[in-house]
Amino acid sequence: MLLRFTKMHGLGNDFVVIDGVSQGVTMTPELARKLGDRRFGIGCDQILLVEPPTTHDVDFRYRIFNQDGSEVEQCGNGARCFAKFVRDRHLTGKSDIRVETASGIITLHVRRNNLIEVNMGVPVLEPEKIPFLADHRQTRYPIEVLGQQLLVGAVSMGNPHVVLNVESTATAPVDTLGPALEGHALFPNRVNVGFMEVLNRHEINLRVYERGAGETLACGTGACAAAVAGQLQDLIDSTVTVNLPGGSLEVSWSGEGEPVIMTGSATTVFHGRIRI
Ligand SMILES: N[C@@H](CCC[C@H](N)C(=O)O)C(=O)O
Repeated sequence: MLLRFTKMHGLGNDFVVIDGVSQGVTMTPELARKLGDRRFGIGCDQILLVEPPTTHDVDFRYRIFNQDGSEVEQCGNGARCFAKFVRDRHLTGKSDIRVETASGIITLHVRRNNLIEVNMGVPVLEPEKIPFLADHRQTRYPIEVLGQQLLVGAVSMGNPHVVLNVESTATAPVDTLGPALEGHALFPNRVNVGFMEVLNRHEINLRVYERGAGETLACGTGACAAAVAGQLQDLIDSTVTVNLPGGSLEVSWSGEGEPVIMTGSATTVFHGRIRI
């Protein structure tokens, strides 16, 4: 079978996006790994599969697979690319789109300037729901990794994140602490690892070592998790610019019980077909 796909990115976090509405696709971990392989396949950080909805009150179902084949709950940069994809491919004409993900329904708004605003939902802070093995909720948790005692924030944006405060993202030990924390025994489903440098109350730098993909040029849910973790420590205000290696996002959070709003761009690179 020849599978039609579109290569897209959100600030360099790159995706193979597949229209599963007008072509039949059965995604498996093996197929996701093949598509994601940068040498033997197309190459991407995540594979996004757009499907018809399974309930009446949403427009689409959107599934996310990491490069390592694991299916995951949420992807912020992917959500913006999903919105651009369904409009560009004429799967919808709406500028407000509701979509089912594995972690619930999110809503997206495509602005006139083509930036996409995503309501990423209410962050989850209870350890057992992240999931994170801790006795009780704290702003920062002590954790031992590679012989060091660290303090980390823990947040779920549908998918699990830890956030470390660092002096400088340029020198942060992303390559060593990233994989060590990703597979840490206290995170039963593994975890995405953010390294946050607070520049001032309105701006942070961030690098993210993603679960199932390694360090990426940007992580949308990571940006949201860092904004939440930074605000809970009273280091930043409710709206921040998050500078990632691939570009910047704006993230707003009005506090406990409120949803996180993320705004940024989405870019199409090319369309193709691959025999599977
Ligand atoms: N790149 C994404 C997150 C993709 C999923 C993540 N690696 C996970 O395993 O949870 C984003 O932009 O949010």
